Amino acid sequence: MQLEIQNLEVHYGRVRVLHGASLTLGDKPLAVVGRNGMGKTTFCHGIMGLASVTAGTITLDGLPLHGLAPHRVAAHGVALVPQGRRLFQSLTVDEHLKLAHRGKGSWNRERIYDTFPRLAERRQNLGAELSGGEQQMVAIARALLSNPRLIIMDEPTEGLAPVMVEQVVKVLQKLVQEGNALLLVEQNLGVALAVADEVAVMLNGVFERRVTADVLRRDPELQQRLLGVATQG
Ligand SMILES: Nc1ncnc2c1ncn2[C@@H]1O[C@H](COP(=O)(O)OP(=O)(O)OP(=O)(O)O)[C@@H](O)[C@H]1O
Repeated sequence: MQLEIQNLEVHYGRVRVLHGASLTLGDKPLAVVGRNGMGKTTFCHGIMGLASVTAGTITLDGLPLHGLAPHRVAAHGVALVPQGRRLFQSLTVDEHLKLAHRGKGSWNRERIYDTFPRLAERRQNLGAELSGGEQQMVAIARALLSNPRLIIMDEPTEGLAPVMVEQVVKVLQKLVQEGNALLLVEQNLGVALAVADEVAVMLNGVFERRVTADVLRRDPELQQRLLGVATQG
């Protein structure tokens, strides 16, 4: 899998939010970090066809994705786990998974329940009855069931209790070990460093810097400078 994004621009009305964002991604997991409002969600939406791209190119293994409708981008093998999870309140876990299953590949409900034992226990519970962490597991499972070539996750640990953050991190690490291509948007630098090999820093609608997780992990001063936060310990 090779995703290449060049000089991406996205406007909301007359306001330009992405100012020529460029990024390449192969099979190694990459995290996108940056302070609030820098354009991370807009970047995800631009790739998925959910925000209209006014300039620049996006290709997946050489095939252009820019200008395609979201369902066409999904059909090319890109899955988004959206910020805020977006489950149906009145559908059960099992119903969510049934709806999401498509495409050829090894992800089916059985494999999901093996990977997420908690979801197997909660399979008859409604979306509204799940904890934030369980909802996030369903949102991730739903993306996997489309058997994607690339998964984009927008702040999967946002608003979760620390114990649930740890569980989500374990799931993401497992997905990476199994060879799934992952673009992870994260405000939580500890999570980004625990999952990704490299980190791209978004500042005011462009990628300002790309560093290896190792370099960033060992340099609290750089963390502070790029993000205004430092990981603890
Ligand atoms: N639908 C929209 N219409 C107009 N402006 C928007 C829209 N969505 C986002 N914006 C603006 O675009 C900018 C970038 O927002 P975006 O959500 O992409 O940032 P972000 O880095 O993901 O931030 P956060 O971490 O807070 O979600 C912000 O100034 C935001 O207010």
